[in-house]
Amino acid sequence: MNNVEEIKRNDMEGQETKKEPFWIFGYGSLCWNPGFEYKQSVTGYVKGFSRRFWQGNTTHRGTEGKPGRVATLIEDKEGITWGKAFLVAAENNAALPYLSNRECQLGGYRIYTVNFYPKPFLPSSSSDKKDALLYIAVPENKHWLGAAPLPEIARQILECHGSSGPNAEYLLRLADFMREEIPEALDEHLFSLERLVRKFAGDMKICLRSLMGEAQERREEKVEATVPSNQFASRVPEKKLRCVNM
Ligand SMILES: N[C@@H](CCC(=O)N[C@@H](CS)C(=O)NCC(=O)O)C(=O)O
Repeated sequence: MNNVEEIKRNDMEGQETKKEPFWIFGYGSLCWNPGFEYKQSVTGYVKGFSRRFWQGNTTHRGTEGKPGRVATLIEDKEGITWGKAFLVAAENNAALPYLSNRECQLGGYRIYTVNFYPKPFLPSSSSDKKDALLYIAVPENKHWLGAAPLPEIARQILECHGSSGPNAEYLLRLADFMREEIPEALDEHLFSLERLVRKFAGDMKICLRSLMGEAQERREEKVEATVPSNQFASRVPEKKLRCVNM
């Protein structure tokens, strides 16, 4: 793959005992659930890639018999993928082993270095590119599912569930993250899938709120009273909860 460089296993030791703070770029569940400690985070993008729900998953969001679909990046010369980068302290020796298990062992992803472009806060602010680590699932990995008609992918996402929860939660929380934190970013693939999952859930009278399961309830307790929008049943605060078939 151009403009990224894979970090081979024997170089990982060097990565895991880094002496400098380092950036990790997320474009899927890492955006809303990094799972490791970090010093700061900033939204931004990587160039030369597009996000696709073409990676199968039999652990977090699916099972061996019913694999779910999670996000990966495919090479796309004109592509830009927005997400969030996390600055990890040099003395943090836990983040990379944690991600190696979550992403590589459990998910079939590999680790690469890439240029990350922070979203400029002010026109004048320096948005110089930064080196970042990121995890990409390439077509050669054993969980790869590849392209499929969007309605087929949406139905698969709506029907699958794994140890981390419903596959639909993964999609809806990523769409939520993009809308709330990077409203200017376009991602036709992501938002088309979201629209289809919501439509099929309505057609099948599936309550997305209950589909989110306990994990979502815990998250809602932390949501401020002034939830920006009750657009999603999954975001209706507990006390006003009603199941909305959308
Ligand atoms: N590497 C991508 C995708 C990572 C990802 O979504 N990995 C999945 C599958 S291995 C995961 O960790 N899922 C945890 C969850 O679904 O909550 C990212 O930077 O966010």
